[in-house]
Amino acid sequence: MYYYTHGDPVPPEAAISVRNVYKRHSKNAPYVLKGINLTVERNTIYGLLGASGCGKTTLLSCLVGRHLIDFGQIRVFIQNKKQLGHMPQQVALYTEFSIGEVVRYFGYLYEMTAQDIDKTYRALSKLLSLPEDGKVLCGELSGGQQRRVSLAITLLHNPDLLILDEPTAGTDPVLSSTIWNHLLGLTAQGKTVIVTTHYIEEARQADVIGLMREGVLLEESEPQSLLLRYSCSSLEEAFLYLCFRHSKEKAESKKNEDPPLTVQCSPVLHSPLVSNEYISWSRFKAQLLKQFIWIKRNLLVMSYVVFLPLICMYVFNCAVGLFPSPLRLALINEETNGLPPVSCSQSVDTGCNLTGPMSCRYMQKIEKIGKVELVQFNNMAEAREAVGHGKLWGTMQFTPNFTQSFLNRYEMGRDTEPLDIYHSNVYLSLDMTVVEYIQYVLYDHPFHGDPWITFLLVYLQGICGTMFGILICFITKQEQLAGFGIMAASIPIMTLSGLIWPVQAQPDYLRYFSQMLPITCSIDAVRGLTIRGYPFSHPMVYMGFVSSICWSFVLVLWSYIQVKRNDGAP
Ligand SMILES: Nc1ncnc2c1ncn2[C@@H]1O[C@H](COP(=O)(O)OP(=O)(O)OP(=O)(O)O)[C@@H](O)[C@H]1O
Repeated sequence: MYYYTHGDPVPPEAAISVRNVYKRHSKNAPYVLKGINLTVERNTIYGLLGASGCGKTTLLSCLVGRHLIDFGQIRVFIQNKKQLGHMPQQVALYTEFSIGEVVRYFGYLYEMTAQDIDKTYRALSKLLSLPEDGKVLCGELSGGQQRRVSLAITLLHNPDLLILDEPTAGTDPVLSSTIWNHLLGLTAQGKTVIVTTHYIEEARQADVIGLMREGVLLEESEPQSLLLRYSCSSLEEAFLYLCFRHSKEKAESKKNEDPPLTVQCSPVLHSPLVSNEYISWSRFKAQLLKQFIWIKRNLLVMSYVVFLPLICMYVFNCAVGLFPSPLRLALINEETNGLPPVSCSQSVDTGCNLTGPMSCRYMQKIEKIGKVELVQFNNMAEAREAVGHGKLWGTMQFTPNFTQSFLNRYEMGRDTEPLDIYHSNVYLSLDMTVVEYIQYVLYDHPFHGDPWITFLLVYLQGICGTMFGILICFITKQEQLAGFGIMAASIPIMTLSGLIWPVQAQPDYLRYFSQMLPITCSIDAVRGLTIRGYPFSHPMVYMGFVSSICWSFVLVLWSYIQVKRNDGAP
């Protein structure tokens, strides 16, 4: 067996070749990987060792395509993520899922059948000392058990390349030895394994080890050769020697750790797994299963998500915008031409005939609408008392000379006498305390437009809102901050977009601003569709669609840029 010195061409039998790789996590941060050169041959175990923070996880993330490198070249013999088994350092299990469910989910992602998943898991559960029935919730497992479940999932689909970040962390020596034996067995079957570990001595079983320190690969060699070369009895001793040597060299050279110009000018080659995507029915099925289990385990959150908007809509419609029905008013009709108050039980004339009091005609019209019930009172004092006791909503009063004064007013126009103006008015007063406290049960908002177009528009707005949420998550990165960010952005958007108060009532400078918000045009469009019955071809309606689509597109693009800036692969 021979080893490749830095800069050698990549031999065809290499499973992985890393050349002059530099990587930093943000623009002004120091390089975490500083000119890494590493070669992994096929059907071998490569043990990557190094102190905490030396860059092992970062290097593995670049190999699997989770991070992009700044300079250098990475070649990996597989092209498809289906051939990869990656066990990350941080376990990524859904804590509310049982072991069986989470194994099923990942198995489906890798396009396995339910039968194969169960069969393979049974074998792996024996190997890794996990419960065979898989009914325990992942959240109830210890850290070490969770890591073993994570390892089982990584091995589940029998991948060609295994990249394992500390698979033996938190396991006892017996289990750790079983895992190593299993990995050796896998290489005999043609698999390639890269494994990191903090337990340096267990790496003796690897075919080749790479020793890393401060982003630099100090040495890459067979364990036995390493011990012989430096006359050490243990790998720890050899590692210690190499660390001292590295510190000394560093102090002497005071080397600039930025990549040399030749490296900066060479083309960058990311891992081929970076942009490897595949969509399949099986993956779709896995996502459905995941959502279904999540809903099953989070019924409270789901009822909040589904029912809260319904309750809000119901309460809003009950409380705002309805005609109060039935509206009981106290009626004081003093129009009698000097006689006591009249009742209007006799039939009332119509048209231009004015033989009876006009107030009766007015009252009949109101009663015909059916929403107002008039209760006769002889005088205002009695009526006010009834209103005060909450029996009625308010009072309606006709003055004694209502008809005559109204006719005078009609005739005289602008020259009407003040007294006639006074007598020709209908005096209405409502008990506002009652209005404030009573909610109405029925509501019937008009809906004249096409319900399907309206549904589509609302759906598009839903997508737009989801994109907005995703963007905020990418910007803030922390769950709590994302929640605050979404709330902080939603309140001004909702208040300025005309959802609560019309845009037309805003000052000019705010009106222009509100037109640029993601939901303003769509709200207008929904109103146009529902209240006015506009077709899709009406500018008010199609502009709502244009706005929703453009905003969704902008938000997706923005999220993409943000992800790239966050140093992730797309
Ligand atoms: N996402 C990140 N953003 C910024 N810095 C990071 C990020 N991930 C890692 N680092 C930094 O990069 C350096 C290397 O981290 P890395 O996780 O690769 O080390 P490691 O060798 O795997 O350590 P350990 O063995 O403790 O897991 C550390 O200094 C760490 O702080």
